[in-house]
Amino acid sequence: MKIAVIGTGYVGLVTGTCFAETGNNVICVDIDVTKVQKLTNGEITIYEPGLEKLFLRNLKEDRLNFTTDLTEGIKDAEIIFLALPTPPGEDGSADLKYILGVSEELGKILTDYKVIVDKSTVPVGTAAKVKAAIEKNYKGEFDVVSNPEFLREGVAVDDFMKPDRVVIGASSERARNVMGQLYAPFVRQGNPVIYMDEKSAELTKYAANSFLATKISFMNEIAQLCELLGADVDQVRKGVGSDERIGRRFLFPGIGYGGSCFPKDVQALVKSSVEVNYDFQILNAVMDVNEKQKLHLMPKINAYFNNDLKGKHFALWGLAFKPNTDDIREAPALYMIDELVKAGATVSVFDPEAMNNVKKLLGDKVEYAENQYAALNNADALIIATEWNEFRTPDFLKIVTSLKNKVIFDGRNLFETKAIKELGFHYESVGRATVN
Ligand SMILES: NC(=O)c1ccc[n+]([C@@H]2O[C@H](COP(=O)([O-])OP(=O)(O)OC[C@H]3O[C@@H](n4cnc5c(N)ncnc54)[C@H](O)[C@@H]3O)[C@@H](O)[C@H]2O)c1
Ligand SMILES: O=c1ccn([C@@H]2O[C@H](COP(=O)(O)OP(=O)(O)O[C@H]3O[C@H](CO)[C@@H](O)[C@H](O)[C@H]3O)[C@@H](O)[C@H]2O)c(=O)[nH]1
Repeated sequence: MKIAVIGTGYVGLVTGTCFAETGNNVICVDIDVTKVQKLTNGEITIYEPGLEKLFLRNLKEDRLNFTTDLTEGIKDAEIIFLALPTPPGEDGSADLKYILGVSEELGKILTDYKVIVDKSTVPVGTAAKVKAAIEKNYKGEFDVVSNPEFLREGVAVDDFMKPDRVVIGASSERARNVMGQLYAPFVRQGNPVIYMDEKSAELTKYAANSFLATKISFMNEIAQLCELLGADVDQVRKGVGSDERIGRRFLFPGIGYGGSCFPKDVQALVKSSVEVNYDFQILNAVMDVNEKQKLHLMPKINAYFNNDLKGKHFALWGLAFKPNTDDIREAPALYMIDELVKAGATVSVFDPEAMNNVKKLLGDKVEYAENQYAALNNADALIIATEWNEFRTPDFLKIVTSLKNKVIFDGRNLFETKAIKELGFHYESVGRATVN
């Protein structure tokens, strides 16, 4: 099939590449000229394991193309995906200016039937707004479908190619058939396509992200209780997660959820609720807990250094909001850096993939280490903010010889407390006893 994908950010690039990989002809459109140039020249613009190989193969086979010209991009397409940003507006609701702006543009250039698909995460009622925006200028036939995306950064290709489910919100039979045909290769892999109406599909996306965020905040509160009551959250997590009704996944406590989705989507669902006079109490608590959790290590660090961080120097491992991505949007590490610097400390940071993005954002606010061990030189303590695999089994001898004090504050519970105790560290983590 011929497909246009408007917006070539994270979701657009993965969507375009994966549909090309299943034999479709894809044109991706973006207003960012530099991005389009790079992609056209075979230079991938995001770090996502496994994506580059598929991207290069489909580019070479001419199934994947890029343009800045919307008219050219959609000309032959049967399906147009909108993979545009929906950032939080000033009041926390999803800002639809990109989606509705492009929809209006589409209305001016459509000439025949097409299926327009909302891939972006959008509030309930957006499909109808997109339809209205197109109809301002176009009186012909078209359908608008809600097809939310559930991929996770870091495992995006697998999530897209082998989705747990594909949600298609479409009341038109014609559009359902087109979408069904497009997703047929994914169904063959045994995953269901779930058809529903547009509003329900839009809400499914927010409900899924909000539920996962709730699981995380819930476990972070259990971790707080563990610290106060002397229990061990790792053991509690295993005990709780082995109940199939609860499940093992998304029960890891830490220094809060971040990224470009959970924070903004939970906030947007709360805002949508307020608009219909509903007080979504649980989600307000989920957000409050997460705000506090991002700085969970700070009181521990302050207490260890007698509330005087002035002149102290810290090594910080992990800047991306989670491993296997260079994405630093809403990364808990950034909030910690802010607090440390405000308190008069200096910070030497290292991340396997996110260094460039942090340099662009923070400039000389922090020092940038060549590798994880270089960050440790003369540091008063090591802080861990992201659970990259290379941090899980470090050379502890190097840590001991480089750090001024044998002190680790671990926001992701990477190490067994027993092993760390034998090495003689002062070690504080989340929801587990302090090792002295
Ligand atoms: N990142 C994720 O993991 C993820 C997963 C599922 C859903 N989502 C949702 O998908 C949507 C897109 O997210 P993203 O992370 O890919 O965003 P992004 O910011 O990475 O990319 C958006 C792209 O759209 C382009 N753009 C902006 N205005 C444009 C216009 N008028 N015409 C053409 N291109 C334009 C930008 O240049 C950018 O390349 C959001 O609603 C997000 O919530 C994101
Ligand atoms: O047990 C856990 C699991 C995750 N996290 C944190 O939660 C955040 C989000 O993680 P994850 O969900 O893996 O990453 P995203 O790439 O943001 O993916 C989420 O957001 C996407 C955008 O909407 C959805 O498509 C995905 O289904 C949804 O998982 C990160 O900060 C993680 O550190 C925890 O603290 N504990």
